[in-house]
Amino acid sequence: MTKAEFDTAVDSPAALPQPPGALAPNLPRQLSDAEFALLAAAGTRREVAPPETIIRKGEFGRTMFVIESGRILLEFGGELPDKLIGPREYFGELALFVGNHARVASASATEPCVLHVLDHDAFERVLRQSSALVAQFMRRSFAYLVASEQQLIANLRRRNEDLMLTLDSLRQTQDQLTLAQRQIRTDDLTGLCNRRGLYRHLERLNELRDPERQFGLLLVDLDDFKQINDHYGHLTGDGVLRAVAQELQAASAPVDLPCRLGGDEFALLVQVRDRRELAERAALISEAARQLRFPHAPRSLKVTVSVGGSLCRDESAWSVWYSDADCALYHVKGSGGDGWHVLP
Ligand SMILES: Nc1nc2c(ncn2[C@@H]2O[C@H](COP(=O)(O)OP(=O)(O)OP(=O)(O)O)[C@@H](O)[C@H]2O)c(=O)[nH]1
Repeated sequence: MTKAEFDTAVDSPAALPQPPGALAPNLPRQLSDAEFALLAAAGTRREVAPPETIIRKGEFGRTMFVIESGRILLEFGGELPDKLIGPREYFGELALFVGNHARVASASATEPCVLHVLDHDAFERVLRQSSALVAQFMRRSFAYLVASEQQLIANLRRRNEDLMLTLDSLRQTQDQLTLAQRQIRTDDLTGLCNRRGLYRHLERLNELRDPERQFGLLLVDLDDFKQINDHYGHLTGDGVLRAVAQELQAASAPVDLPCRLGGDEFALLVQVRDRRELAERAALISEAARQLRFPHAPRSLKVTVSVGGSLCRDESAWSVWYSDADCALYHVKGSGGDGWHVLP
């Protein structure tokens, strides 16, 4: 057979048996009578008893096997399914087609088998002897291998898509979780951190600490807020709480934590250089509240707050910090509110 004849036999689509789905399982792997007779006669007969392993995956070989009788188990490993093949089928053909080739599967006998082993020389002989028949056999084998590859690629692509979908839904779950976590630490009305968020923040204080500064706590409580609610209505009261929250936010540095402890009570945990800086912050908040104006409420609405503060000693617990600042706040309330006091 000339090279041109061989190429035509291998490449011509007309010469190919047209498999229904063009996928590997539909392609005939069994040899025709003529192919079997030719290949079996050219090979060396070998009897194999179970559970003998005939070839091992990964080892290099140059022989192909044609099964006359018995069954052979092909194990591809990974996630590829094993395959049981029987009479008139063959395996190891790639070693003949591409020369010294690492086996892609292990093959072992599951029952007594008779095989015909073809090495490179034997194959060259049959190729010369019956080139058209061998070309037909090779063409079918190549088509089968290509279809197997295509199926493998399709499976991998599908698995990849499944993985991407799983990843996507994991990412969404993660986002939802982060959002839910943020929501349970946030006060709905003002958007500030709530008491739960403050406690979470306290657990991480050491990571957040600026070594040049110390912690200070300011407690901010609206004056006569009940009366504001009673005179101007709850909605206006809500607006007042939101406005005070904004002022606290504006008075905070990025490392500080403004929060609403509940009702009309707020806290601002700050990092300051000294008591003077903490006092300045308290005065700023007090003045900002006094300056608040509400265009949609009667002009008579005036908002004032009482601010009590204290520097926080590292060795003390939160309860001590809170009680010190509360003591200062009590002092302001006792003096009629609308002012600030920071413990010396
Ligand atoms: N509008 C509104 N009012 C609230 C909210 N939470 C609590 N309150 C009201 O806030 C008021 C707080 O009243 P008090 O604790 O007596 O405080 P106060 O009237 O400011 O009195 P002093 O602190 O002594 O000046 C109560 O009337 C609560 O009903 C809220 O989310 N929105």
